[in-house]
Amino acid sequence: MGVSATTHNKPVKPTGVTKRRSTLRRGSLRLRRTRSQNRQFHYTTPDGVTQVVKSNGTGPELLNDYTLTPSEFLHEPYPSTFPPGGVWPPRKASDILCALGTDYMDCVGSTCYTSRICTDYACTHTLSAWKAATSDWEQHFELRHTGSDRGIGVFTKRSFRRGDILGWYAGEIKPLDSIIGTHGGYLMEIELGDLTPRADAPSVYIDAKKKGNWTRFINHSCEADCVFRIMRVGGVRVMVVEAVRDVRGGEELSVDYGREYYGVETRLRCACGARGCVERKRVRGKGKGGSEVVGRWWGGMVCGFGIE
Ligand SMILES: C[S@@+](CC[C@H](N)C(=O)[O-])C[C@H]1O[C@@H](n2cnc3c(N)ncnc32)[C@H](O)[C@@H]1O
Repeated sequence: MGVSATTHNKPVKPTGVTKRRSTLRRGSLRLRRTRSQNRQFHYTTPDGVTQVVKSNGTGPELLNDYTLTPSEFLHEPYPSTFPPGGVWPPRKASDILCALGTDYMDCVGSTCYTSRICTDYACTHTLSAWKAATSDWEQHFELRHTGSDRGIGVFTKRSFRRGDILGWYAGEIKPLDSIIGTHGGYLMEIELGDLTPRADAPSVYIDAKKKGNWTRFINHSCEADCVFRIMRVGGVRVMVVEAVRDVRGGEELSVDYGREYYGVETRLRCACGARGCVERKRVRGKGKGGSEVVGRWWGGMVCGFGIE
């Protein structure tokens, strides 16, 4: 998807004379334009017009990957759920989102739309294969403006069955204390180390505000058709989107952001319009600020360290 840089990354070799140098310059310009186009999201307006999702310089940039800045973790403590000797500070996302533990949770396998699940403890599935398998998302989903306060949402181009894994939540991996103030609902909290549920498990955010894939556009519904849950791809933990009921082609995908986000006592107003929408239960005058964290998902159980 956006990261098709391999094709475009070929160095353009200058071969000497002036005329050739001008070819190089044109080549470089073309290179930049193609890259930025690949990194943009497009959506359809209610009038059927295709538009680029506007960026004010801080995103959203289309990136079907995890990214991580090692220096942000320099002063973070070594996670208590990691065995001694792990890579710290993490150099890449798989160092910190490595799948650990005594019981091994299911691997999504190399492709998601079929929900092919791998239960082989020593499987060789890699995050790179997973990224490639999920890069054709536009064949299956489209971004469309809902024409309501919900803004842009994700709509299916085909049907899916309950239990299908539709994609994964990509973005920047960040320490919890690095996020200050409002964040617009683009944060996912994911635990580190052994995934056996533990109330005090250290965790990090997957932040899709500036960089992420199509799943960052999934809106909230009080009667959601999907959930986020933690699985693994080989030895790396991923937050997947799973259909919790059959979904017809053309339907909007949604998840439940949780009562801390759209609840009877939060400041934010839900516009999902579902019959069971929280707005129907709201007690007037009780609004308070809500949490900005979309959710906290306890995953299964895993083993293996630092594998990609
Ligand atoms: C993760 S983003 C989803 C993508 C977003 N609709 C967009 O256009 O970029 C979450 C934000 O979408 C909007 N949103 C999502 N679900 C909503 C709902 N049920 N009611 C009102 N606003 C919603 C809110 O502005 C929320 O902060």
